[in-house]
Amino acid sequence: MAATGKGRVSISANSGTGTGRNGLPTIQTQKKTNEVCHDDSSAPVKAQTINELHSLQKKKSAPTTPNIGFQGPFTAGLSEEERSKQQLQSISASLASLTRETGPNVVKGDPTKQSETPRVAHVSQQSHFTPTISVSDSSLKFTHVLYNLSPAELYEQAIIYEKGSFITSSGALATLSGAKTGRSPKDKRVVRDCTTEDDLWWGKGSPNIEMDEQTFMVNRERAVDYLNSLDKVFVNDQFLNWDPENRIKVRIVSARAYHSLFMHNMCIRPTPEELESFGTPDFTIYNAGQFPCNRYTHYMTSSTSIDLHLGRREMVILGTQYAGEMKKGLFGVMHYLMPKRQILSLHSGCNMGKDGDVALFFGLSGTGKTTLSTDHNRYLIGDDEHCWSSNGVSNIEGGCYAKCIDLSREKEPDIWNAIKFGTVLENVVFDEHTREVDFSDKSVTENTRAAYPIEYIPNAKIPCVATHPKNIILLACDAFGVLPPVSKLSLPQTMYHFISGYTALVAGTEEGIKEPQATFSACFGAAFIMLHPTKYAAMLATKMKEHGATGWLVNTGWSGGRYGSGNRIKLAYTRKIIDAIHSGNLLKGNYKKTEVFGLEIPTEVEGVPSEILDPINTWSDKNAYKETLLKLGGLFKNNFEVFVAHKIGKDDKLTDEILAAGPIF
Ligand SMILES: Nc1ncnc2c1ncn2[C@@H]1O[C@H](COP(=O)(O)OP(=O)(O)O)[C@@H](O)[C@H]1O
Ligand SMILES: C=C(OP(=O)(O)O)C(=O)O
Ligand SMILES: [Ca+2]
Ligand SMILES: [Mn+2]
Repeated sequence: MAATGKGRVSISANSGTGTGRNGLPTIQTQKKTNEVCHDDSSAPVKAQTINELHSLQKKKSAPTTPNIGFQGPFTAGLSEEERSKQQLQSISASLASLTRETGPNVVKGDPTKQSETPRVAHVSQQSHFTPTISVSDSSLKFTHVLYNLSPAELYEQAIIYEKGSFITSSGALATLSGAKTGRSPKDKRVVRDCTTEDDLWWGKGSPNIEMDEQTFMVNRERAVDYLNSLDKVFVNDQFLNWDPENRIKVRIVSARAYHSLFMHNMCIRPTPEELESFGTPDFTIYNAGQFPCNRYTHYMTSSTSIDLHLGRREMVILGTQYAGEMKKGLFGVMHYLMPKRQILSLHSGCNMGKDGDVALFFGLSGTGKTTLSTDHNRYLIGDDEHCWSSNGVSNIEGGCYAKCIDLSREKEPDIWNAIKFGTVLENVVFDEHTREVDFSDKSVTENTRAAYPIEYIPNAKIPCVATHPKNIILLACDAFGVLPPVSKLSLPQTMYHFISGYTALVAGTEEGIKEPQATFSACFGAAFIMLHPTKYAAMLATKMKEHGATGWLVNTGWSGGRYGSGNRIKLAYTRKIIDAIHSGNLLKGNYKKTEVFGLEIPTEVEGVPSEILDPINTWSDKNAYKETLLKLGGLFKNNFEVFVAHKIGKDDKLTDEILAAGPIF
């Protein structure tokens, strides 16, 4: 080795310096010149101290456009200082105790970083009553507000303060949602008062379990007191609905960075300018999920309570940290607010072809809304929640929430690639050293999830709006294996299956479970609807007629026998079927009618073996097939009993047509 530069160590076998006693070349440490030894760095940093050096690292972020000329209701002519004060006052008002006189002292920023003098704000209530004890300890403390933090800031908060938060090898934030790894529909309560009494669907089959206003206020106070007792809370101010005319402003107050990042991804993210003029939210969630509800409280049947007060436009969450509760809670609110504006809210995915043809994908959890709306050849509008107004379809959300169990790069590349920095990965298992996620591991739960901003899907269409749909695809995962892979539906059949909302999943993954569990969930989302199902169905019928949309029933479940003997239809085949629906080719094909359900099934679909199109061909035991078909038909009939008396629209004729569109035997 030769000398490579000034003052470097050189090993030389035949230089003039000779050989050592053992025959190895001597190491020459002698400098060639007499210069002082420097390291390789260029200009030194402009800092005298380490603290100064650290202060150079972060530069102040500023809104992208100056405030001048922006006509927001709360910002016109305000200095940054005043605007920030108003924001804090608005948050203090949100967190105000309703049994004491003021909102909490709120201060912006991380409580551990107290370098600046804090800007403090609190609000006084306009109350006539004077409490005997005007000051409690809680009114002396500060609550720090971490307001609309960025994903990077939320990562740091989660990793430092929330046990179970890790960065995975692809850059996602892995978190645990605690004891609850799914929604708790039995713990949902809705305030029944004079407004909701007549509007909402109550009683048998309804997801709305009532509570009174007093009890809501008890739980609200419990949540607010819990949140105010903390050193810091996270506040997200965001939007729902990409239709600008029907956009809703939501505020989410929560105690975990996980919750704040989840909602950052799932709701629509405001631009800095939109945030400046945000003003008062239309709806507020108080997520105190780490804290239980009090079971001595009236109407409480467990330690979990998710409470909705439509009049107050508020939701309180106690006793569950599952983040999907917030997402689907807001969806319920939209199912109330939108129909009031003649807009249909839909539990569906939506995508659009290159030529502008739009498809909706309805279905219960696990039937394929997210998987099939995320299609590399089409623009993604959204995977789960939409509105259909006279302008067309708009996504309610700003993100997607994909199931991760058994996720594979080959079958679902777009979802796989979306699991990167910024994405929340719930309840997954990963290698402790490499942090590589094992998507097949169900140790924590089978309901592992990824929540990512919709832009993480390369062909997402931003803004997430589209024209009126051409195809309405109803997805059912039929674990009985008797529904055809695809059928074309008449309008009454579409209504019948929409109101039924059928799917059948396998009860569990344990050995020995042979019997699939049929689920009927009206409008493919009974847990989220607020009005009677016939209200949504009537709106859907009107819109489909008006825009000439075609209904389809697609079985993404079993073929060749029920669960246990048959197999789930290959995703590749389902994709081919969906392609043929989108292209319009399937509409032109030849059809035949099935027994019992009276479904029109195509005789051919490009890329799909023709023999699987009629399920009877795939069952070796034809008697077992007929028996299972009749069994499922019976379950449909039983379920529909409760809707028989309900009229859809103004005339009963449609009801008779819809009834006739069900199974006949
Ligand atoms: N033929 C199929 N069609 C659709 N999904 C399938 C099929 N076979 C297996 N799957 C799997 O089923 C799951 C569907 O879930 P998902 O798309 O998240 O449903 P949803 O969004 O309706 O809750 C995915 O994990 C997907 O990989
Ligand atoms: C988030 C949910 O939606 P899905 O399972 O339909 O994706 C849910 O039902 O909790
Ligand atoms: Ca869903
Ligand atoms: Mn989904």
